[in-house]
Amino acid sequence: MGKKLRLTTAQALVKFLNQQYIHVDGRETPFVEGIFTVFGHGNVLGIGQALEQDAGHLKVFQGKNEQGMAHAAIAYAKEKLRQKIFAVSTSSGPGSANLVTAAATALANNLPVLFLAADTFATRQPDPVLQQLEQEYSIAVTTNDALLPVSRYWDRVTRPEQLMSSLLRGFEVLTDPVKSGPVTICISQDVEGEAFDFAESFFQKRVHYVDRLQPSERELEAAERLIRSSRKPLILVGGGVKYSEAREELSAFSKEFGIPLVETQAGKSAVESTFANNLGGMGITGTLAANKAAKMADLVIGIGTRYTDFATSSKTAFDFENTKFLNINVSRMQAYKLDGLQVVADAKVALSKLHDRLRGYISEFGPIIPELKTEWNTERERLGRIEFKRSGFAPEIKGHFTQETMNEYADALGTEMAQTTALIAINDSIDKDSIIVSSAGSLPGDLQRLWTAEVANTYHLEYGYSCMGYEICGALGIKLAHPDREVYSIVGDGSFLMLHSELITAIQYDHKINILLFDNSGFGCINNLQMDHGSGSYHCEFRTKDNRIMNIDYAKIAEAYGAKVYRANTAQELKTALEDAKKQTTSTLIDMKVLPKTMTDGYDSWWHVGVAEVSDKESIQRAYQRKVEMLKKSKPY
Ligand SMILES: Cc1ncc(C[n+]2csc(CCOP(=O)(O)OP(=O)(O)O)c2C)c(N)n1
Ligand SMILES: O=C1C[C@@H](O)[C@H](O)[C@@H](O)C1=O
Ligand SMILES: [Mg+2]
Repeated sequence: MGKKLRLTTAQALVKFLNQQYIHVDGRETPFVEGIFTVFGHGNVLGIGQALEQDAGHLKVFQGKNEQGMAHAAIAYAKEKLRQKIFAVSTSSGPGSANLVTAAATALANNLPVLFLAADTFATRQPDPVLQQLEQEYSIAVTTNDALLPVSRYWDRVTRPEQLMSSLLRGFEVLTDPVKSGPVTICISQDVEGEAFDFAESFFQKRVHYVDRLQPSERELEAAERLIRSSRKPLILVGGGVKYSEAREELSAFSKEFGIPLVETQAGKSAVESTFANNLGGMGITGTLAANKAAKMADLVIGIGTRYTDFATSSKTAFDFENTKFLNINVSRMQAYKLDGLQVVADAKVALSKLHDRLRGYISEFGPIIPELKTEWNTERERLGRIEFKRSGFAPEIKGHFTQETMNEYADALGTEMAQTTALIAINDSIDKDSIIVSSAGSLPGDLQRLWTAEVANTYHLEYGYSCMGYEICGALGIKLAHPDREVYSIVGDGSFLMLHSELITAIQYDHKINILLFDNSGFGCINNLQMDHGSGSYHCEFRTKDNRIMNIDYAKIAEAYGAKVYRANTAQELKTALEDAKKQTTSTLIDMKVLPKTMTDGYDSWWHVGVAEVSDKESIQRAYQRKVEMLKKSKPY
């Protein structure tokens, strides 16, 4: 049966990772770029030994927190359009438990990442080994079972030879645009070091071909008919457009047929914001332009989108009585959404084939598109010039805080800067090809509305899971994918506190990231949510026991790690800091104190959240009634 190579399981694993290639549009490239590790007793002597002996082309990085390094890996794969990945190696027990949040983040976003989670002993000899859980109902259960529901593919390797079938199954999933997501392979810690005579053929170069999924003639005919019968079609641009690299086809299609584009968080910057037909983000965190266009549309062409509640304003964004849906998606499951006509195909191919068939068609949106765009640009300009006043100030989020409380914040944080003003100043100052990243809090909403991405693929939002802590760790992954570009992490104080571990990794390995920290001393957006729904301000502001607003010197924290830091509490200070930060070779952090309630509010949108049906507060009862009324107007499924 051919030549054998005597290797440990971990050595075989590393050798295999070095031989995986992906083939897309005639380009063939190595698929696994490297591996992040936090070593513990579960992996240091197995995978650690194998990497030390011969890592091959794999770049090895020491992470600081398993979730953090996994976020970096996920962000890397997203930037590489799922055509290159990092693996992540953890120890058993708490090390792998720390992966659960990151695995869910990858799963929600359909992003490939290989998790190599060490497991308890296959022999069970040192039972229980340190960090092993003991369940009375089963000795077979380990912490790694918690990764099963958050993995696209999950396996447990308890004998060396199982590695072969496990990896082949795993790489099929990692390289499939439809199934793409986290692949978790748990390897018993004793098995990592056990030797086996592996067939040499297993380590031959293996190419994973990703062919573009073609639409059928039937699908194209039906789609053509539907578009031709529509007067005002609208294209909802999802993340699938980016992965399909369909920017040119989409712009040409939109331009020729006069069809406006609106974007999801994942789809934003697939086509640059300055494109004449691009009306920007749609839905709960969308622009007025996009949300108005959505109401006018009689056909929504969803391309590479999952139609989440944010993109659809909890199924109230469209005129569901009269609007039809046409869904172009590689995933049949996604193409079924909202009872749409399904074109189960790659976006780039489907758009170019439909383009040929639709010649002569023109939508009736015509001058409405520039009108909506101009109206929104005027609003955006206003939001960029918000000035705080000590009396009579009406912030964007109205009716929550009194002027007295706003003044208290201004004094406690030593600032008068509004969040929208700061964000637009940043947008105006940084290089156009820089990449920004964010994921949770009030900033994603502001960004989806206000950020002008003049260069395609420069907007990186993790909003499938909206996981606090992704912002900074993700920035490292983006920098690894684009070492020649500036990367800016746009992050709230709450998210910074949740997780910023890989800032240290970025500093350690000289991969410069820039952190733009918006400190409003609290979980601002959740405070808005509770107060919008009739509750008081309850445990969302960062106040001490004696009710003082906390003012934390975040710059000092980052400085201690070795970052170059700035404090900026006016738009001018911010611009000066940004200019200086560009000149630095090390990572930077700009600590901005911003006033609460100065983020953007909703624009013709509604979010369905759980509200107490009975309560002792009239304001909550009113909020519940509002919800009941809104639900009457929403599509029920
Ligand atoms: C890991 C995680 N835990 C909890 C949440 C729920 N959550 C969403 S936003 C938020 C507060 C964010 O605060 P901050 O980062 O300061 O942003 P702000 O809203 O103040 O701009 C919380 C707790 C989440 N998205 N992710
Ligand atoms: O609950 C949430 C509210 C959203 O506004 C926020 O961006 C998100 O992070 C979240 O979890
Ligand atoms: Mg905050």
